[in-house]
Amino acid sequence: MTKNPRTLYEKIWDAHIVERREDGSALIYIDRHLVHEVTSPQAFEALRQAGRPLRRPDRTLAVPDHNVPTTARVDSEGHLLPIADPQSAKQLAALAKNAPEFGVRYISATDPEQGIVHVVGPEQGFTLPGTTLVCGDSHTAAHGALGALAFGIGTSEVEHVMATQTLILTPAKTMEVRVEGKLSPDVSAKDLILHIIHSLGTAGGTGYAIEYTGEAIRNLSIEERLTVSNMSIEAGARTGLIAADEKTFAYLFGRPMAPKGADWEKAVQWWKSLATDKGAVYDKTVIIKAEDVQPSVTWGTSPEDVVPITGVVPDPASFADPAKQAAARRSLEYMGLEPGQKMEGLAVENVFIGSCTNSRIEDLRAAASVVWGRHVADNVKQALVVPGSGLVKRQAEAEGLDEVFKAAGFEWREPGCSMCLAMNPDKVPAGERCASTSNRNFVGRQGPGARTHLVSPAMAAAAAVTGHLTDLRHLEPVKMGEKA
Ligand SMILES: CC(C)[C@H](C(=O)O)[C@@H](O)C(=O)O
Ligand code: SF4
Repeated sequence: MTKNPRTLYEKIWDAHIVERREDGSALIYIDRHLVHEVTSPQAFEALRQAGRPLRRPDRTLAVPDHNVPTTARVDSEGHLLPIADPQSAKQLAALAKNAPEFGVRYISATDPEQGIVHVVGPEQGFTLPGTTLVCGDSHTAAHGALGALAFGIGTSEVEHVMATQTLILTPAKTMEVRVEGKLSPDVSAKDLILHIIHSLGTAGGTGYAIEYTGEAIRNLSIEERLTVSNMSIEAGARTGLIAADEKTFAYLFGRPMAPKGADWEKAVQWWKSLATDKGAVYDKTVIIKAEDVQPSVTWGTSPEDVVPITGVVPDPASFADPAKQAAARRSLEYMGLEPGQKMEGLAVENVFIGSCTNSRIEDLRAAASVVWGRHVADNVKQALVVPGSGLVKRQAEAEGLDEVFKAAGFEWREPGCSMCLAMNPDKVPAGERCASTSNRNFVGRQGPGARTHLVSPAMAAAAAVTGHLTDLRHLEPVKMGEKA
C-alpha cells in the first residue's frame, strides 16, 4: 500500500497520536519534557495538592537557568552563596526541592552540566530526532534543529504533561522556509534567521510549524541550525524543524542520554525515514535567497525590525500599515534613534554574548576570533561572555578562549540566561545601548529602559572592540605579533 507523501511534521505528529478527537484535535504523546525554575513551581505544586505522581520522571529533565547568578555561586569553602532577589531565590529553591521529590533528574546550579535548558537538552542527547519535546518556555523551538517536534507550552500544560505525559493539540499548518543557494562567509546563522524574521514578520509564522529546508540550511552545522530554529518563535511559529541528517547523527552519537549500541542503529533507521517525502505538500512555502543575507542588526523593539549593518534607521512614514507606522515611531523614541540615522557607528555601552540563541562553543569561537589581539573600547562599560552551559564553558577554557576574552577586557561568567532577559543581576542600565546576541529586543527586556540591538556573536565582538555597531567586514586586520 502506498501512503500519501507526508512532511516531517506530519510524520512525527502521526507517530504520536494517542487518540484522535472529533474536533480535529488529538491527544499527543510527549516524549521529552524539559523543566526550568520559572514555569514549573505551580505545576509541581498542583501535582502535590492532587496527590499525583509525575507520570514519566525518566523522560523529564530539570535545570535552573533564568535566575541563576553568573558570578561565583559558591564561596571559597564550597558553600552556596545566597541569592539576593527573593523571587529568584524562591523559584530556584522550589526547583531544587521539587525535582528530586518527584524523581526527576535535576542538574543543580553547581553541577558542571548546568546551563540554559535549550543548550543542555541537545548537549546531553536528551533532545532526539522524531521526538515530541516540550518545555514551559517559548524558545523550545530550538530543539527542532535536531528534527524534534519541539514547542513551548504554558504552565497549565506543564502540569498536564507532568501528570499524563500527553497534551491535547490541534495540528499546525505547515510552512516550508527554503533557503536556496549559499551564505556568504561573512554572514552567520544569526544573520540568516534575523533576515527570515524580517521577511516573514513577527506574525508570519503564527499557526504554522516551520520546516527549514534548502542548500543553505543543509550546509549549516548543528549549532548553527539551533540558532535558526531557536528564533522561529520570533516569527510567530511555535515549531521550527530541520530534518535530521548525517550531521545530526554525528552530533548526537555518544552523547550521555542518546541511545547506545543496537538501539542507536535502530533509532538512526527510524530518524532517516522521517524526512519529508518527495511530493509532500506544505500549506505554504517561502523562498529565501541566501545571497541576500547580510550582516544584520535590529533597530527597533521587535525582532522583525532588521536592517543590514550598512543600512539606516527606517522612516516610520515608509511603512504602509498605519499600525506599523505608530509602532515604529514608538520604537524610535524608546531606542533614541532618528529616521535615516546610520546603524554603523552607533555607540554601545554594553555587549552581551550569550543566550540560548548564541552561547555554544562555535558562537564563542566566532566572537573570540574577532576579539583576538584587540581590546574592549573605553566607552563600553559592560562586556559579558556567558557560556550556554558548564560544558561549553569548560570546552572554551580548554581552547583558551576565556583568556582571549579576559585579556581583551571581557567578563567571563558562569552559565545561564543572564542579560538575555535580566531576571538575574545582569542588566543593561536605562537609556544605554547593548549589542546583544540574544533573541528579543522588546521594551525593557534587558532591564528597564534598556536599548537592545540584536546581532551575531562576531558582530557583538566587533561592537565591543570598536565601541559602536560595526560592520565586521570593516575591521582592520590584526597582524601577527601586534597582539595587544
Ligand atoms: C521565562 C520564560 C517563560 C520565557 C519564555 O517563555 O521564553 C523566557 O525564557 C524568555 O525568553 O522570554
Ligand atoms: S536564554 Fe533568553 S531566550 Fe533563552 S530561555 Fe533563557 S531567557 Fe529565554
